Amino acid sequence: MTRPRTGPVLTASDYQHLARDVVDPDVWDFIEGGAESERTLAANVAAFDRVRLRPRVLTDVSTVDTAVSLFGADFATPIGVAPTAYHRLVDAEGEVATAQGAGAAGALFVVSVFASRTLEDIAKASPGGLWLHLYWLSRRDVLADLIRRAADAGYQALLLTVDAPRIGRRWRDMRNGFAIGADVTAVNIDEAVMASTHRGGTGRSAIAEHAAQSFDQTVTWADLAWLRAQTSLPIVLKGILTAEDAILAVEHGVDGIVVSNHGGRQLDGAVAALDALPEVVDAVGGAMPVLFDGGVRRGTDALVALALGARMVLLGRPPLWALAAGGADGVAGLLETTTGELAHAMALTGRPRLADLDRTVLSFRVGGER
Ligand SMILES: Cc1cc2nc3c(=O)[nH]c(=O)nc-3n(C[C@H](O)[C@H](O)[C@H](O)COP(=O)(O)O)c2cc1C
Ligand SMILES: CC(C)CC(=O)C(=O)O
Repeated sequence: MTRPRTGPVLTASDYQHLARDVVDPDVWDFIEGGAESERTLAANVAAFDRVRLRPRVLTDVSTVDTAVSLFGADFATPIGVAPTAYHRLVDAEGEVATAQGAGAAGALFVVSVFASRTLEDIAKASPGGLWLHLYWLSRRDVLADLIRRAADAGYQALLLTVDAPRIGRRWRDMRNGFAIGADVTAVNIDEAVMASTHRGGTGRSAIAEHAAQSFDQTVTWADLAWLRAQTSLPIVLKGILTAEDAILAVEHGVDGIVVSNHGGRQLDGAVAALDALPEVVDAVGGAMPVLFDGGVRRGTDALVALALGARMVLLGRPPLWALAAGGADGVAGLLETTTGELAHAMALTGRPRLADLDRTVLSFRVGGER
């Protein structure tokens, strides 16, 4: 994609190029990189390039409505912010700025358990809806405390990431000996639990080593009962890619799932997220909302995922680009731009309401389905 060095910022790609100039090279690799050969990372984006749209004409598109509600909360847009760790790596205000930007755009912001601002400060700054993301740490006392704090601070749901019992082999980070700088910390978790994230070394990623020490790799579906007993908040599982696991999620009474391969950062060679979406939506059969992330860069990409049955789509890397390039205003600008692109695509496909989006808008086969 071409981009101007100066001039109006029109696309997510423009934010990406602006960010590249201001972000430290090791942090840039951490953000942009994927696991191993980065095949799944590339496949996520390429999957959207295979799809073409079937526009309908002569429908009244004078009003296009992108509003959506989820677990009783209203959002102006079905495009939200996925959980990503350590926003202070790219902006001094970190997640506080992201929350301000997402809230200004009426978008959901899922706050990472590895946020670099406190849950309470983020909530105070946020005019919009927040969820808290969790990894299953071995220290259940730490998890229980986070869950209680999230409920007290007004977070609306918990999102448990289930595709990372250990962290993917991210060659860029390993080659860089990547570690989190001493000035950025996961302030919501005990410093003693997080200390090793600051200790890099040749051929090693400090965050991967930290996860190997602190994540509970024994967790199974049966353990979800413990989580359920801690909270009355909705529980959403992120990282589902198969019909089999979607059915287990329904059977275990979770409230929603996110079809995701973690932006290609976990299992290299995993199916492109878009290709997994139809089988998961079909398996769930409307029993709970299905969300989506991975490779969404434009409004038309969001439209495709929504047409395949996603209730909401989340962006991972683009909000970090926007945060680095323009702080809270950048995040708001990115979300408003992408939502504007979605609304435009809804008008030009003759589907002015989200409920009008179904698989008839797609002309190419995705994941074996139309
Ligand atoms: C820098 C970075 C940090 C991330 N941190 C987390 C995290 O803490 N927890 C999590 O579940 N996913 C994390 N993710 C994955 C995102 O939530 C999301 O699944 C992915 O980025 C979506 O793909 P996209 O970047 O193509 O939009 C992270 C992704 C990036 C790029
Ligand atoms: C700190 C990391 C474990 C966060 C993450 O999930 C990621 O980088 O993909």
